[in-house]
Amino acid sequence: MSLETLGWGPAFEHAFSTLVSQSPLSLVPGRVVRQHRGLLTVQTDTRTLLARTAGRLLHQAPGVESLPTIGDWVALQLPDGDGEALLHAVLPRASVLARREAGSERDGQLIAANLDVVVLVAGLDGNFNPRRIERALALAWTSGAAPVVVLTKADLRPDADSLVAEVEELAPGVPVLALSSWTGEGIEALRAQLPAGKTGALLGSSGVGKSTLVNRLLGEARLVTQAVRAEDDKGRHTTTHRELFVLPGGGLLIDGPGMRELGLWGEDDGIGQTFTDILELAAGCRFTDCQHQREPGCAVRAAVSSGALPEARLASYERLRREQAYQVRQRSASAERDHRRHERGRTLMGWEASRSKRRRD
Ligand SMILES: Nc1nc2c(ncn2[C@@H]2O[C@H](COP(=O)(O)OP(=O)(O)OP(=O)(O)O)[C@@H](O)[C@H]2O)c(=O)[nH]1
Ligand SMILES: [Zn+2]
Repeated sequence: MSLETLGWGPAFEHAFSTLVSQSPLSLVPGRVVRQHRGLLTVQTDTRTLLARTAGRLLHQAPGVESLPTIGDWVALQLPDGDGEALLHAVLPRASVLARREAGSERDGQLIAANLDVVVLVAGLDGNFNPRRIERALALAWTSGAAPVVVLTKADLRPDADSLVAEVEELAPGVPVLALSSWTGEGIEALRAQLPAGKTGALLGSSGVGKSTLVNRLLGEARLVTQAVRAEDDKGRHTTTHRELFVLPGGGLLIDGPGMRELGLWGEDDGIGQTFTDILELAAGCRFTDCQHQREPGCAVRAAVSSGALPEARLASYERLRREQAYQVRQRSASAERDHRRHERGRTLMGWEASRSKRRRD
């Protein structure tokens, strides 16, 4: 499989050749195409192989965000025979999708790297939750990739079109598609969002139909993956690993376990990109620092009063902004603590060094 088929391009080529020119090792490029717990599978232009992260990379990584994840382009040292490859470096990412780790205030969890598209998947069978879609959109925009919203199981809802219109209101400028993996309706429209060499990742709760959708997009290939999955998941239907698929048509798509919690993580203004309507309104407020509470001449409040802006959407915007501000404060406080600990360590080591020097004298 050529690297271009996997989404390789000039920016990665450049980063890789710089790396190789500075390394005494003999390295080859590859993409992480499967992640199961700590195990990574990497695809190079000629081989698919298991890879272990080099100790140096593990120890020098300032945080989890520097470690390899699915979709990453990496530099590998190939094994002599069949064994594992050694993963020495992660090439700079074009984008990275991450969330706050469930149950943590400051730690992040990487979901996938080097995405062009984040496919937000919601099922039309369950309770339709606009606030959840707004949150997922903010997370997706923060990644640097462009979101697409997919509403699955359209065969269950004769009114799917009106729900599409409702989501379009929430997601200005974002493509919204209703589809059914059972009837095939809308499948080609989604495939068109993933042209050859472009990478997408599915993001949605467990049971919304992500794996069924991948199988439908794979078409003929699906029997093979089902056989693999059955063995892999030991009969369970829940996806436990992440995997990158090459679709007929050449698009690349990452499927992974469903996620209930989508805590914001990162500092980019994904919220601003999600609520462009509110930012546009805010430009008309009398005060540039208007908090849209009780200030006179507040254009945002005026839009709520006139019914042009749903109150719940404004509340959702404010909640997400507070959450992000809080999380950014938590992260910088903990970075500060790490820094102080590091400085203390240095002083101690310096003291030890001067003492042993004295002793030697
Ligand atoms: N009616 C209908 N049911 C669907 C459709 N797509 C998937 N389903 C059903 O929804 C259920 C969940 O589908 P999965 O594909 O396993 O869901 P998932 O999102 O991959 O779930 P996790 O692997 O747990 O994250 C299964 O029973 C599917 O048969 C659809 O288009 N229409
Ligand atoms: Zn205002």
